[in-house]
Amino acid sequence: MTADPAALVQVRDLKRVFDVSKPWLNRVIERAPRQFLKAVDGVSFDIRKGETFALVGESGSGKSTVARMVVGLLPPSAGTVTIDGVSMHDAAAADERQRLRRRIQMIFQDPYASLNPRWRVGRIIAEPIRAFGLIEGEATIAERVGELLSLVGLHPDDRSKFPHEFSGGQRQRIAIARALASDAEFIVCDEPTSALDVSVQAQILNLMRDLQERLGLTYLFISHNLAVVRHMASRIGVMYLGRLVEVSEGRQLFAAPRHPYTRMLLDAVPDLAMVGKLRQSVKGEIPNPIAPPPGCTFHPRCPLVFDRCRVENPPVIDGVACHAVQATREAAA
Ligand SMILES: Nc1ncnc2c1ncn2[C@@H]1O[C@H](COP(=O)(O)OP(=O)(O)OP(=O)(O)O)[C@@H](O)[C@H]1O
Repeated sequence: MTADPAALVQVRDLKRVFDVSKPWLNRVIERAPRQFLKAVDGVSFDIRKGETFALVGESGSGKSTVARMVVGLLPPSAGTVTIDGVSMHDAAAADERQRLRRRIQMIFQDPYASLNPRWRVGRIIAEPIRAFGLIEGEATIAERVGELLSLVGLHPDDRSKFPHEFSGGQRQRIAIARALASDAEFIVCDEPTSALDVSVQAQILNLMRDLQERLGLTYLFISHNLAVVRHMASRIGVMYLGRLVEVSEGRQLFAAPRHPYTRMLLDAVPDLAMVGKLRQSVKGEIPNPIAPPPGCTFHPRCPLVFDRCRVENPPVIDGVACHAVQATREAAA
């Protein structure tokens, strides 16, 4: 894959294998072999500065595992993540990575789990400002906390409350304010609105878009929900069993999906304005990720399957990993 000169984030051939073997004694008694699960299997993409790149796919497709490797929370089994030229996993880049840390933040599905319940909101938001030494003096820090609360649509006086005194949507606003407190530029959002009511989801998504415009933020946005992704993303990567099967501009993906899996996902949600959960609506089951099908892992569910698909994993060509799409392209050329 060629490098995009405007890319802030470069992910190349990223892989992550989990050892999911039974405990040693059980294995010996049952003569069971060790088992490995390829959660992420050779994923490459770029994220340009100021854009929202979304990863979409059914549950278990590897989206969160990619997100955790991108921010450096999980080491990859192979491959690289580079942010603004700095490797996220190379030991030699530890000092540079430390300097980069402030600029990268993550927002999770359940803000309650990531906000310290015993701290008042003012302290939660001030903590990154203090940790990174961004502002000196308590009065100036307090002023900045008030500004951040206003920026996310809360009242500066909310600083004296505890997280449990807020609704789910308000707690996500607090998590966003905390992410912005360190002057973050790149925010990885893992299902940030999936736990919220539909009307509240829209408010939070609009807030995130508004903040992106005002502050020039770059987002990696993880969601299983196509309606949410359509609202947010400039470019979309579709994941299936640990692999990227299609990467397209957002508008193009919805107007003219190319990979048969993407088409299946879109067909499964006829009215995208209605929030649809992919898991219930897509035909067929995802195969067992410990023993995935050979060749293209989508082939048992694919309407366009032919012999080659059963033996050969299709490479990503022009944003699509599909032998049938490639054969049609070659026939037309
Ligand atoms: N720590 C782990 N140990 C073993 N297997 C794991 C671990 N973390 C993830 N997995 C497996 O890796 C695969 C990908 O999981 P991941 O959470 O990245 O998918 P996802 O697309 O984000 O799905 P979801 O929306 O359900 O979180 C799944 O089969 C999952 O069971």
